[in-house]
Amino acid sequence: MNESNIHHSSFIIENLPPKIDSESVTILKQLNRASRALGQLKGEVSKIPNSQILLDTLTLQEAKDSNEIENIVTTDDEMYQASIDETVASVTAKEALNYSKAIKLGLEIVRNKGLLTVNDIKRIQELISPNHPIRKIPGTVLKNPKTQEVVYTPPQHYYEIQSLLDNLERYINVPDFHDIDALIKMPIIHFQFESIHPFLDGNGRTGRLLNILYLVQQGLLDIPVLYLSSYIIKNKSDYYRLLQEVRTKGSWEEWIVWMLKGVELTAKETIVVVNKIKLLMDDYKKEIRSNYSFYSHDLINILFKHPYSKISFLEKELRVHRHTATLYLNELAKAKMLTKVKIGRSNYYINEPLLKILKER
Ligand SMILES: Nc1ncnc2c1ncn2[C@@H]1O[C@H](COP(=O)(O)OP(=O)(O)OP(=O)(O)O)[C@@H](O)[C@H]1O
Repeated sequence: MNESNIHHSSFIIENLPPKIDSESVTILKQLNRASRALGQLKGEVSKIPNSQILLDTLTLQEAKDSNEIENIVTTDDEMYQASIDETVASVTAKEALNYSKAIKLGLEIVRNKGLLTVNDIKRIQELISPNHPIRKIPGTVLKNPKTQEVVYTPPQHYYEIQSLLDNLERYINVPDFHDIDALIKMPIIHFQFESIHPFLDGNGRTGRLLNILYLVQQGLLDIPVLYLSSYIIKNKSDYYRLLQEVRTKGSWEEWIVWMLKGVELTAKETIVVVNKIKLLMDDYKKEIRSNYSFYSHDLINILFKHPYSKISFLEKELRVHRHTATLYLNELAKAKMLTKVKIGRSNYYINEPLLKILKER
């Protein structure tokens, strides 16, 4: 072990709040931009009737990107197909689905309780990486993914991990504990969570999920539809470098500004996606309403909730007979609004333009 390893390993992680100037001019400038973009995203999402339908499509994208950071790679087609039919899911698509289920569980918790406790985080992580509970046995180290050099040794003892998590829980849930803007707290929470690295596995993914859930908990978003992980994956080496440099160089400001920049950029990108989906929905609505007597809001929702639809969705949600559901979908396929494909024994009806928007971003 060389000298720098000894230095990094001996780093002792402190309780929050950090003793730093978290409201420097540079931070506040970037905060302003991030807040504005996020506020606009929240507004755009709220304009979509039944914006809840965006939850599946958009959270699956976040799931895909967050997993990709850990080299769990899946394709959009595979993932959306698996989202409506788990039996056809590959291992990696299943991981994306698990992550998406974790987002939904987190959303339910935050909406119902308004809190994110350590127990909640455990439940969320259990969905992301089952059977990898809080570390009880010492030995975990973080390595540079390229060189495999040990860069950081997180706290090793269970009681230490618990105590740091308790402190983090307070930091997340008690506003007065550190009276600064929640958007500045988000990167602080993420750094702290990753530095505690409490679980045997899934720390990266759970930590990134906490970011967006925290934004919902703080009322900055109504649904967790920010592709923050896409920014992280595009700038993965900065992400790893900055997490480390907070520790080795005290570069809090750079880390916070970098994450706020991520919020700004991904909020803007997500606005574009949301608006494209909205326009497409309007087109489909007009087209179907003027040409087919079976038009309904519920039908539009089904076609936009998942890019892949199945006959059984219509049967269930529109309460129509299988024959009728098949007729509707075949009519829309004939008009080229949906593409009918047979995979295995099932027929799927793909909303290709929607899939294209989701793939393109
Ligand atoms: N130097 C560092 N300091 C703190 N956290 C770091 C550092 N380097 C990486 N991380 C965090 O650790 C995550 C990877 O951790 P690890 O390789 O142990 O994966 P994991 O615990 O199995 O979880 P997951 O598979 O979800 O990443 C990264 O995504 C990042 O969030």
